[in-house]
Amino acid sequence: MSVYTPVTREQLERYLQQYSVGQLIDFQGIEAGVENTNYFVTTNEGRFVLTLVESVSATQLPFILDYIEQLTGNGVACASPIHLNTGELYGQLNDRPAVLMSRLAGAPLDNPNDQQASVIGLTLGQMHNVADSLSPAQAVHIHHWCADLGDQLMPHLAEEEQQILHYNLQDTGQIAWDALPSGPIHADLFPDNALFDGDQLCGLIDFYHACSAPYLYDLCITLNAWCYDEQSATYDFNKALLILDSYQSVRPLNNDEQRSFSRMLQVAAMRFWLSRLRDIHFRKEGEVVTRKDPAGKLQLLKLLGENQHLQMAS
Ligand SMILES: Nc1ncnc2c1ncn2[C@@H]1O[C@H](COP(=O)(O)OP(=O)(O)O)[C@@H](O)[C@H]1O
Ligand SMILES: N[C@@H](CCOP(=O)(O)O)C(=O)O
Repeated sequence: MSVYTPVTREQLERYLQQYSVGQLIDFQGIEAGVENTNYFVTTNEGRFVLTLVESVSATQLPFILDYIEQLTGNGVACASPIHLNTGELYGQLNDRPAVLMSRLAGAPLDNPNDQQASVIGLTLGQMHNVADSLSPAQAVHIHHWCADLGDQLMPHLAEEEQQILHYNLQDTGQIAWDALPSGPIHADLFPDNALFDGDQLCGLIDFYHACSAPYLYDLCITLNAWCYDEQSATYDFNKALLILDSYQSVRPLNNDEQRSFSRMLQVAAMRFWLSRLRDIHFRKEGEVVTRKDPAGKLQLLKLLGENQHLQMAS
């Protein structure tokens, strides 16, 4: 569970007065999540999730929340923000930007099956098609982000890890980033951010990593997250093909994307290895904090390094 900023009943009751969501009945801290403070909130009019945003600044929220509204407006199932009575999409509680979302049915996935994987491939392709119709936003330079964080972490790493990081950062620079189609992306579409009821997708959550970046990067994050099992250290390539097929049924990859595919899988693995290392070496303290183990992503980087020949059709 992560609760960095506790909220009392009285504070929440006062905060909810800014919305038309009825009277507070119950609320409780959520036993999942890494980066933000989340509470389930029940009122006499509905069920919601309150997020005190810790991971990004308020200046990024208009982009993120507008992106979610564009997706839901175009038929992509997502938890959507509730408007304050002023019309705004977020408020402020205990010195944090605060977002009240609809609470989705279903549950996050631990071990997605093939059908659920196909659904997510299709949904991601649809999301990228919607994103392509939106006005362009300032792009995030993933390779610079990784290089900056990598520099800070280098002194904390063992020699073999330093070499792996160095090698992967070099490889990242070989990608023709500017040639890749880009737009708003989720950037953290792990199975625990997709709520399913059986094989039915109820909706996506946790858009707080959303940014403007190559669609291929989003696809590779999703492939690694859905197909690489960190416990058994195995990559389910059949499942990856299912995701790729369903994705490409609505958005085929172009030649530049196909050429960058195997390198981008490595970037996607490195990005989460680095952020998990950051969470360990540069700790953010809280009342209750969940941290994910970087070892799984390091294993994945090694596996991808050994299989650099991985191509689209493999
Ligand atoms: N809109 C929602 N509807 C239902 N459950 C949600 C919703 N938002 C978050 N949750 C629950 O809260 C958990 C943590 O949310 P998440 O956004 O992943 O947190 P964090 O941003 O800290 O990673 C999720 O695993 C899910 O169980
Ligand atoms: N998905 C990331 C961690 C980000 O946490 P989330 O709870 O916001 O998804 C990882 O696995 O490292």
